[in-house]
Amino acid sequence: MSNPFGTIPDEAILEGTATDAYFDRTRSTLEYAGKNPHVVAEVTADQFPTGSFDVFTGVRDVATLFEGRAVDVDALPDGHLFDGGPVMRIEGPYLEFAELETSLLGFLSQPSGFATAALESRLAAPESTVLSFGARHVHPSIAATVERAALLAGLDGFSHVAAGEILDREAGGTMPHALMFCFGEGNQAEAWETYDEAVAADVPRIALVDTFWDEKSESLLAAETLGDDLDGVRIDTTGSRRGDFRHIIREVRWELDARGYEDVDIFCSGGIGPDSMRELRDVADGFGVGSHITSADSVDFSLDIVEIEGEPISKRGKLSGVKQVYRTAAGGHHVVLADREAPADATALLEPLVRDGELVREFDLDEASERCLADAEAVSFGDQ
Ligand SMILES: O=P(O)(O)OC[C@H]1C[C@H](OP(=O)(O)OP(=O)(O)O)[C@H](O)[C@@H]1O
Repeated sequence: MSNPFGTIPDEAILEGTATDAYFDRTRSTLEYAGKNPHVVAEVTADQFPTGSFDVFTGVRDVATLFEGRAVDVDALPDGHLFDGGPVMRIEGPYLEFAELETSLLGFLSQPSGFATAALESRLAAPESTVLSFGARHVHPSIAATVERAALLAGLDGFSHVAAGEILDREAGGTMPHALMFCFGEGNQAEAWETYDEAVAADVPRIALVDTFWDEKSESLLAAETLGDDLDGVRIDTTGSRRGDFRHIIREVRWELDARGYEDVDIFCSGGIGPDSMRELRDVADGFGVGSHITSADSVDFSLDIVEIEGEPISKRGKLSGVKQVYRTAAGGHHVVLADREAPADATALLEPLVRDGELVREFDLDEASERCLADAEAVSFGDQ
């Protein structure tokens, strides 16, 4: 079988068959009527600023989608934050892109949700190591999307190997409980020693220490077993056994330090999110975050025609006319008709992405991540 998992092939996305059926019917109707008006359409989540920012990403995939299409596209920079108004603008004959709406919005909505949740995690523990561990919670075909969104938001690493090959980054992680089970209760030391002997030297030695006995006992045994080779311990205590998780982490830290293992880091995972990270960041050294990122709501973008043959138009509840959005020096987000005066001391955010089907923007994940974190600070994202 050429498509054993039944995922939508890239070709279907690019040619526009990865679409909702009503767009096919729209094409049939407009072609029958000989209509193909020149339009300007905008991608928007909220018409007006709401006071709550999200991270914009997925724009690189949309640029690929539009290459070769006789349209012009402007968009916010990858990783920029937004709060109301358009994040993207498409101009050209409507039938040049009608069917692409479904994939266009999908490329933006879910990854922007992932990146926003990852940014919440990043800013909850800005000095800690934070790794994306959630690939297991999503369909394998979008694992790289999750991991890219995590890196965009400034996370320090991710776990998915194939995603790393796509992103040209090394995947990382620790060890699963399955490994401990295979050696069995009472043989934890043998499991950690074998891992230390078997795994490449550049892989951090972080022992999982919550499988059979309590976290303190296994942490001290791991430190005594691996000595200076031990980089850290991972505590992934199941919720039913967690109790006062902060106290457990402090107890483990105390007992490790009391025996001279100050250099052994403590990592926490399992249901970790911004609230628990804020509570633990002064006692733990790092976190693995999974479902907080992968269960993020998609950003509810829609594509709306706002001008047709040069005349403003909108449906009830939406705002007509071609707009520009601005970031002010004070961190404000302003939505203004594009032909009106810009706010004082403000930067226009909708920038050229595609011109007559040609990509006119370069993409660099590290630059996008710096942009994301800088804009998060500019708008005081963490304080919302
Ligand atoms: O999605 P989250 O709740 O944030 O957790 C993500 C972590 C927790 C989970 O532990 P287990 O389910 O115990 O899996 P394993 O035994 O493989 O460590 C696994 O280690 C993931 O990396």
